[in-house]
Amino acid sequence: MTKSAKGTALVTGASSGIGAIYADRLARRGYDLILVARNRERLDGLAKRLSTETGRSIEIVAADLTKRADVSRIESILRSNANINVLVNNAGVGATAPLLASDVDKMSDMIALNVDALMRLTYAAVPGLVARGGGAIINIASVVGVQPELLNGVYGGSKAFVLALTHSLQHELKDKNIRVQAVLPGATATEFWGIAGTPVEHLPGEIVMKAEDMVDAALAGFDQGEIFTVPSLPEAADWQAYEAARQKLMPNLSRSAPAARYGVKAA
Ligand SMILES: NC(=O)C1=CN([C@@H]2O[C@H](COP(=O)(O)OP(=O)(O)OC[C@H]3O[C@@H](n4cnc5c(N)ncnc54)[C@H](OP(=O)(O)O)[C@@H]3O)[C@@H](O)[C@H]2O)C=CC1
Ligand SMILES: N[C@@H](C=O)C(=O)O
Repeated sequence: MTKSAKGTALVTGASSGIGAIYADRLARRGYDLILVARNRERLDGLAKRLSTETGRSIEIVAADLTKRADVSRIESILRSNANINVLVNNAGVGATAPLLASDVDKMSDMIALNVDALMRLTYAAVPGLVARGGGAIINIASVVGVQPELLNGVYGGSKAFVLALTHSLQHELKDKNIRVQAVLPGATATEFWGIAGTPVEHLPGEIVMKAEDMVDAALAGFDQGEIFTVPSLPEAADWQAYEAARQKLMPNLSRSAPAARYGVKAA
């Protein structure tokens, strides 16, 4: 099998849901794939199907991204495989319970996966992308990154981290031909919900998107050059207004004196 001229995409959390659909769509766009998740059997089934249907080279790597040794193995692949030009940071878990009903150790595991692993894989991938003159990082965030009141607060915080990191990556890498995108799905019909503690069937149907539609919209947003893609948001202008409000704060976020409205006489 010849190497793809498009390059290789490494997709985390590819054994089900959103990650499996990214794998499908990227293979059909001509990318070779490295698929990462814990469930080897599922990865193997997907890899066999996609390589038969698309002719692409598909490698699988079973790894638990809450375990530092497993994360290190994926970091090594990202550092050493010069064909990799796309990283899809998708693996993640959530929770729907509030603080008073949550197990704090589970919160730490969530941060290990949603925050620490995503950060380490990004840090492993970016130097090679820069050295090779370009590539893309796609981070699967969530609408809870801007609406943490919706589900468990640590889950919201983990996705706010992804949004902040994406802002910073975009700022740091914009002159290096590296595309950075954060995707903010709303409720999407995957196994996520059962694992998070609320079966998806318990949600009102009108707020739940099919995972295929979510990924296709996210990839359309990528093709349109978006940095932040909210697949369900009808008006792009609404996100632009949100971003403009953030930018408007910037000149006053760090000053030598407290604002007059606090009535503090500067020492
Ligand atoms: N579904 C939704 O409503 C929304 C989902 N998202 C985000 O989308 C992303 C994908 O979730 P989704 O597809 O919905 O859910 P799924 O549960 O279907 O997929 C999660 C994926 O992450 C993998 N994963 C989970 N834990 C680990 C781990 N410890 N190590 C490695 N891989 C792991 C799972 O594979 P395995 O079990 O084989 O390890 C699976 O492939 C997540 O980041 C989620 O936060 C964002 C907004 C909405
Ligand atoms: N379902 C999403 C929010 O609606 C999420 O899981 O982040």
